[in-house]
Amino acid sequence: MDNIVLDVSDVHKSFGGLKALNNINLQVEEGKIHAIIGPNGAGKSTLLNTIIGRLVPDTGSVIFNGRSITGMQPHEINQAGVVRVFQTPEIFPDLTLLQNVMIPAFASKEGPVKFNFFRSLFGEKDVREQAEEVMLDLGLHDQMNRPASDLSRGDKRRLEMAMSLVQNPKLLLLDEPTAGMSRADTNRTIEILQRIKARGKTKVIIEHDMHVVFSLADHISVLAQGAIICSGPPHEVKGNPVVQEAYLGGAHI
Ligand SMILES: Nc1ncnc2c1ncn2[C@@H]1O[C@H](COP(=O)(O)OP(=O)(O)OP(=O)(O)O)[C@@H](O)[C@H]1O
Repeated sequence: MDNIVLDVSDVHKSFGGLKALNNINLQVEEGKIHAIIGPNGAGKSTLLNTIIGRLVPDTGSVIFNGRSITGMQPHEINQAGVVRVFQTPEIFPDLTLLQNVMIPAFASKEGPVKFNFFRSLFGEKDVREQAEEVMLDLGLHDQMNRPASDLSRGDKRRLEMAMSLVQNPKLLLLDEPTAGMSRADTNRTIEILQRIKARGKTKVIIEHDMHVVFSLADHISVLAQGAIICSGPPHEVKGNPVVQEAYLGGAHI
């Protein structure tokens, strides 16, 4: 297939004697949402950190957009178009929402070397418009002149998503995007993710909430004890007895 954005091949990663990732093979298609699920300690964060360059695999390769990113520095992988949204929002609480979103917009445009923090705050019209457009998309537009510290927890996570999307990533990695959210906030986030999916953004999402996973994913890979035990479209994964057993000790998902 030539529309593979991310290709993880034969990846192994051990911590001392513990095999956290054991021969991982994973392919993510362009424009799709690929969910990675699995019980606590299965290796999901280790896999995500291997993709973004925080960890280097012991063996195997990670190919992004046709080019090996194995062993590259996190900022180089980020510059190549892989952006991760963290579980805990990393925002600037004293700045307004608009300023928060303009900073990564500038940084991705100019690169970290030329990036000028103060210019970004009062900066160019096109960057401002780009930031406003993303905020409109995420339903944050009405609040753009408020300080980020005023926001609810759900809105802070949406702000972080806006800060990621404004960089126009080719691949967005979301680590539990609805963790700690109310059901209403979760549903709003699902609706937003569906909307940005329609714009062709490719996403890898780690999520514990099965309502979120089955509302969004085109493809699901199930990790257990460092290995992928099942990978396929949601209807295949849902009924798989091996998944039922490994994921929830026999409880049904
Ligand atoms: N830096 C590290 N040093 C040693 N062991 C680690 C390290 N990081 C992760 N591990 C171990 O590797 C295994 C996989 O951990 P990982 O955090 O990737 O799982 P996870 O699926 O993300 O779990 P959770 O859902 O609880 O976040 C676990 O047994 C964990 O204790």
